[in-house]
Amino acid sequence: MSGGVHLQEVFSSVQGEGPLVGCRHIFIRLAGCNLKCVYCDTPVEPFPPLWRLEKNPGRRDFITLNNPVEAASLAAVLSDHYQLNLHHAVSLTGGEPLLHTPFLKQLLPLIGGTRAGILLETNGTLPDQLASLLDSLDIISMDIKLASATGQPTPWAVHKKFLAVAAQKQVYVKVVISEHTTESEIEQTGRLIESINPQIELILQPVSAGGGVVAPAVDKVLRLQECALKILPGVRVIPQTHLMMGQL
Ligand SMILES: C[S@@+](CC[C@H](N)C(=O)[O-])C[C@H]1O[C@@H](n2cnc3c(N)ncnc32)[C@H](O)[C@@H]1O
Ligand SMILES: Nc1nc2[nH]cc(C(=O)O)c2c(=O)[nH]1
Ligand code: SF4
Ligand SMILES: [Mg+2]
Repeated sequence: MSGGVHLQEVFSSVQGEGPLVGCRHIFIRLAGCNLKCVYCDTPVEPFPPLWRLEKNPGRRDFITLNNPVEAASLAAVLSDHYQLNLHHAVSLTGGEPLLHTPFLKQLLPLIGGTRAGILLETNGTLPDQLASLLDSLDIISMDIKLASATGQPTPWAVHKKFLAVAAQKQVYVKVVISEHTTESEIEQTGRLIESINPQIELILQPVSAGGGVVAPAVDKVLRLQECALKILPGVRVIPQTHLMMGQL
């Protein structure tokens, strides 16, 4: 038994990031993270006493519930409140969901009925935890964390190990880029992906400004995309689209 987990929130919305934008997802946002990206739009304490559930999608009619939550009760909350069969996937996000693999191993077999299964949104730094959960996952959205954007050194070796494991499943890579991101960082990202499987798609996600972080200029974004396209066949620029619609 994992003894339950601390959540931040659960809601149903359209996927706002990456190649699945627009597809309907249920988001389970777990608390706690092993990184501190300066641009993070969801920083939170690791053990919040309460979490919120949006009862009716888009209505902001939150109910507040106590942490920690057991796997069986979270699975029941999902099936009681949402029509799982109308959703593309259940997204595990955070924080860093792979900090909670014992809990997720209990939870994921209890969640069924979506069209494509379980999507993991991860910072790509915990390869052993990913390996232990791989059988329960369907799609992996892996970030590569560039120092120019996060303010922390890029963990290249760990990212490479992580992507080698993730490549056993459907996977794409997202990279948040800022005004400081360099062509050499993007080239190194392209080479890393190429070394595992050049068919893996790379998404450049311009940072959404806030908290002093500045979005990259348009010409810079296009130059960085060209740089990646010299190495990989599939490179898209997709900003966070849910923000444009005021969606969660
Ligand atoms: C909040 S994180 C949670 C999952 C995991 N910890 C990670 O970083 O991938 C979800 C996604 O939001 C992205 N993100 C967070 N803040 C952002 C911002 N200000 N602009 C653009 N993307 C952002 C992250 O890079 C990540 O791809
Ligand atoms: N609509 C919407 N799409 C998302 N895709 C990834 C998100 C995340 O925070 O992980 C996210 C989010 O917070 N909202
Ligand atoms: S890894 Fe994800 S949740 Fe953690 S600080 Fe960075 S963006 Fe935020
Ligand atoms: Mg988000």
